[in-house]
Amino acid sequence: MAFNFIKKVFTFGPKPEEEHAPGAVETKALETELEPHSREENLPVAADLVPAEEVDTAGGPADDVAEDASIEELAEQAEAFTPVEDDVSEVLPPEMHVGDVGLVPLSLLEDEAELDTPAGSTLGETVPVAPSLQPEIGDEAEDDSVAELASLGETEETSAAELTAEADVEQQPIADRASPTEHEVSTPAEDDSVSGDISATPVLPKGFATGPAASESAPLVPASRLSWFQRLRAGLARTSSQLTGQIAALFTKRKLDDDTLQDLEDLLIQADLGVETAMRVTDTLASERYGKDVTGEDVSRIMASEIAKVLKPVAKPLQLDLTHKPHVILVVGVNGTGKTTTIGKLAAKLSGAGLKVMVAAGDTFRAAAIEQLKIWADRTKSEFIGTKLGADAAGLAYDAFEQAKAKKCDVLIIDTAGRLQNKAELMAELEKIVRVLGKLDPDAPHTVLQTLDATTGQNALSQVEIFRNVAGVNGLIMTKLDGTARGGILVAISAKHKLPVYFIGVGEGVDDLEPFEAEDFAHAIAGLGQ
Ligand SMILES: Nc1nc2c(ncn2[C@@H]2O[C@H](COP(=O)(O)OP(=O)(O)OP(=O)(O)O)[C@@H](O)[C@H]2O)c(=O)[nH]1
Repeated sequence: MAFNFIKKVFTFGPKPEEEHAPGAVETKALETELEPHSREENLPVAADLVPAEEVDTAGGPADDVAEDASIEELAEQAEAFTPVEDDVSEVLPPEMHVGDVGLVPLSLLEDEAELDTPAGSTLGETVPVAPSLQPEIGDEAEDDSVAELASLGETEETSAAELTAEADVEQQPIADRASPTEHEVSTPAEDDSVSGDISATPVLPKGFATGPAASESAPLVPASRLSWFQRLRAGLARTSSQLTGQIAALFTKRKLDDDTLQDLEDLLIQADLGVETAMRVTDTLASERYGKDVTGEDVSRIMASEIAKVLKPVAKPLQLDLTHKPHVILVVGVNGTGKTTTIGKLAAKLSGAGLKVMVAAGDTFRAAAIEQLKIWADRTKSEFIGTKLGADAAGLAYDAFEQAKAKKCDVLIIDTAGRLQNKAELMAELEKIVRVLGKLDPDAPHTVLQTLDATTGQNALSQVEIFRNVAGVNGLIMTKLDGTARGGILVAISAKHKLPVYFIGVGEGVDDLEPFEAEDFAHAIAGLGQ
């Protein structure tokens, strides 16, 4: 069925060593690592969940949407998606058709769809462990200076409940750590046609192998590809129109001289593209057109070409090493950057392609995040593991890994609490999650994905720096590229950090996550056609 799609966006096989997390795993005894894993309270039922306050990721298109959306809103959002249906085209995002992936002829894909149809699959039974939860709320809130937060371009509103929960967890004796049976675990109905045991080799659809070879040659279907490109262009319209408008104004009736080159460089830097890329553009322009008349379109073409050169090395598929079983993906990032939503979108792609996926609600600081992930798990037919609000996230990660192993999941995706990079304790907890996973498999987490919110502009640069050091981030997903004027930041991040960019998010729906394509992005940002 949709394994063709997965081959486009994920690759299989061992990951190159240089992308592994640098030195994040230590060798302390596990027992001393795991914090108490439970609080006195039990897991909440949906109605009891009281969303904690969230950080405002100022200026983003999602600002209009309450981050702690009600359960009904979340259900509606997820309801719009049905991941595995009788037709392979319904597995793929609507704007993509089976031929889009450029792997095999359509006829083969239709055969795959027939083979892999999981007719009649239903949601799995939930084994709730948790009647209700009312977290203790302490009186003391942590004081962060406004200046400190402003310097990060973020507004922090950490709730007293979060801080108290964090303190409570640190106090708990190890004996109190929740056992796996105290977690909420839900399992989708068995459906071997979707996620059979692929312990030896992945169950690939007809016509596919795990090698890299077959994926490059088959023709694309222009109509569907255009459809995605048009969406990308629409998403980046604010960024590109601002940029091209200013460039056009700069080059009206002017020959290319030192002054215009300097003005152009300034303009490109202000557009978040970064100094390095700005200089590449002006150098190339100068070498080709110095002293001559130059139009805005000339500049746009050179700009697109130089941006593509910067982006091509980082536009990589997410490499899954399914021999790990599970391949563990830890998702990290600042509050509201789209971690939970992105996990839902990834789970949809993976389970839709026939892999067995478990998602773990490691964001134990926000009740709505747990419920949000549970909804995504149900809709994407993924296994789910969650724990109590305020419980130790490292303990949950450990148990999730063991359960994913026991259930022979191919991929385990672990959500984490949004944390600001200046929150020492929260960052330490993230380090601990990485350490604890490393006890079970020295290579785990195999992928550490950081989500970045495009609307935060330059602040995203420092976010990568810090999370890379703390959690060994080895891949990026940029979200909220729809409607932002700051899409250029992805170019600056790529030039500076050179980390793989696997996907980009251009909306809140399940279809709004696409593999990152350097040429497309470069053309869209420069306001050019494909
Ligand atoms: N416009 C737009 N909104 C997005 C995108 N990705 C996520 N969002 C929205 O951004 C908001 C925050 O997303 P979450 O997935 O809850 O972010 P998070 O990082 O898990 O947040 P915390 O749990 O607070 O750390 C939600 O309203 C999402 O629907 C995107 O690509 N485009």
